[in-house]
Amino acid sequence: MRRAWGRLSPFFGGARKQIAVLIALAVIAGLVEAALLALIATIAAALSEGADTISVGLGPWAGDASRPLAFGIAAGLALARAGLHLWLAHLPARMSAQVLARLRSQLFSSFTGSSWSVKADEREGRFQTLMNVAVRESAQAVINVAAGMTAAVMFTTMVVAAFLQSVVGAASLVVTSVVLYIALRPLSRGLRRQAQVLSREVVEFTEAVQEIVASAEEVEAFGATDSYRAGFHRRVEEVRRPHERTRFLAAAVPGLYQSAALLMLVLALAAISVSGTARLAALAAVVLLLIRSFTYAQQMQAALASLDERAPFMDQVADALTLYRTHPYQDGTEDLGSITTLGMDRVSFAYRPGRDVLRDITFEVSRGEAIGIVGPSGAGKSSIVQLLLRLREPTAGAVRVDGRDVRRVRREPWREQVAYLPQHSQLIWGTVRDNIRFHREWLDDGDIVAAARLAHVHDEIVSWPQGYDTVVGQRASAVSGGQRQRLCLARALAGRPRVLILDEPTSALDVRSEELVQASLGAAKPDMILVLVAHRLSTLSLCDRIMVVVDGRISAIGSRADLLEQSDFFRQVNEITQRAQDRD
Ligand SMILES: Nc1ncnc2c1ncn2[C@@H]1O[C@H](COP(=O)(O)OP(=O)(O)OP(=O)(O)O)[C@@H](O)[C@H]1O
Repeated sequence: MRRAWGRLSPFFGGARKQIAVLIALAVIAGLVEAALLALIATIAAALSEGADTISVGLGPWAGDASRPLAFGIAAGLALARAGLHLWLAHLPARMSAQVLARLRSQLFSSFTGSSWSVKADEREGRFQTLMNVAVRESAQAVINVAAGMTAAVMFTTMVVAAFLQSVVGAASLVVTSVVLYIALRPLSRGLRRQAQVLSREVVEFTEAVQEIVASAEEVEAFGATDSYRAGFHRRVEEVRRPHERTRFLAAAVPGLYQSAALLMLVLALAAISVSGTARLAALAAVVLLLIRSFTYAQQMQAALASLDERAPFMDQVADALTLYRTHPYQDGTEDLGSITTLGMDRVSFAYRPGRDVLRDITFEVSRGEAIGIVGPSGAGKSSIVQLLLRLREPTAGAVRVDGRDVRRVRREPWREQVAYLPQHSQLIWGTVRDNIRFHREWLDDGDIVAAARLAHVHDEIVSWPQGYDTVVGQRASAVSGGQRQRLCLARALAGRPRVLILDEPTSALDVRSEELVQASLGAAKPDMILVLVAHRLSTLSLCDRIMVVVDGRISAIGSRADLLEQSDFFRQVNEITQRAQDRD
């Protein structure tokens, strides 16, 4: 419990006052319930003896009352108990909802504020699982904590009340509880172990399902092979077994508690009967109090068991928050004017310490200029793009904007001026307009249409029945691959960027679409810096200079004619392209 509380306490934040109110309410509810139980027992005994006056109160604090008054007090106590229990149910629900909302906000802002290297290393689907499963379980754990605390307070109140009624009976109760706790500990530990296995498996299973959705098209094309199916069924089994054990233990432990507690109650009554000290009314009150206290002990145990089940999810949330917060993206402090030059100054870069994938890269591009980056697979082209986009930071040297180290510049104005079109651009679920605007509320409809015209996709959009209100999705069937790429190009152009970085923008396009995209880029070029990663020479027709990257270094840089003289790699690619064109 203490360990779980240690993990939970950072999430509670402003809930300390609510916890204090909860404990105070539980004490009052416990006293009301104990007084009510003692009164019920006393009324029952008085009725059986035919007495007209009834002793009202708890232990030594008792006075005589007439039958109607005693019934009235009992009814009042019952109503008060009902009200208090409603309040006791409402407080944890409110705390849990607050924790749910707070954790989601904290996770979202720390994730979005963390560096790209942390985000890029996350397995697909992990963040979704954290947000949906782990956060919900953690919020549920708050209810378990509250239920455990309430039950503990009520249990203590019942025990004290039982002591006031009969010392022998209450003493038997305390001994019983300790014995029970020790006897059932191995089962509780087993439950905790299984819960940990289950939570790990659940996260992995959810991530695997996420992957299936993400790669649905490939799976459809390749067919779900036997080993693919077997892998999935194995995962289903891996979740089934711990699920069964956890559910069994979670149900068995409280049930065992109950049976053992009833047995102990019989023994406690035997002890009272042997000591021969109790009056009928006191004996009846002790029995009622003992039964209720065992119920609360069982509730405490159930709350602990549920908390054990959920503790691993809380650990995951806490670990993720720590990871994201300890790796924030670095921001600069300086403002940025309209970008006129961008480049790298002796940049080296490594994903893993000591394993440089870029070495000593130096170049500069000016506004109105387009530079192409070519090189064999794995040479470092995408890594250069990631550094230019400030997704990662150089291990040596600097990315320079207008001569300044880009790290000194604030990210907000930087992002407004630098746009990116990845090789596999994604549409979001929403209208064509939403897709081009892409959460930039300052762009008006005129900007969106202008960008669509520039990307040569406007005419197609207006030919659709819903035009700019056509709904498209991530795997949008409404648009072709070429249209999707041009919609994403419109998205990139809509903010009128000063720098446009494109990772092989035409590789997935047919000749006509390629020509349209080339025309769009040609029209936009005079006002911006264009950086184009290219696998095909046709993409480079726009480029003033081409940079050949081989094994993490710039092996040559210059015009097409220069490179045909200087670069073996470029010559080879050129020859292959020529041969292919001759064949066609
Ligand atoms: N996230 C990463 N973690 C570790 N190493 C990486 C990571 N991404 C890329 N690399 C390595 O860095 C090197 C350069 O990769 P990069 O993706 O920049 O090459 P590329 O020229 O863009 O290749 P391609 O043309 O195949 O896309 C490769 O050796 C690659 O294995």
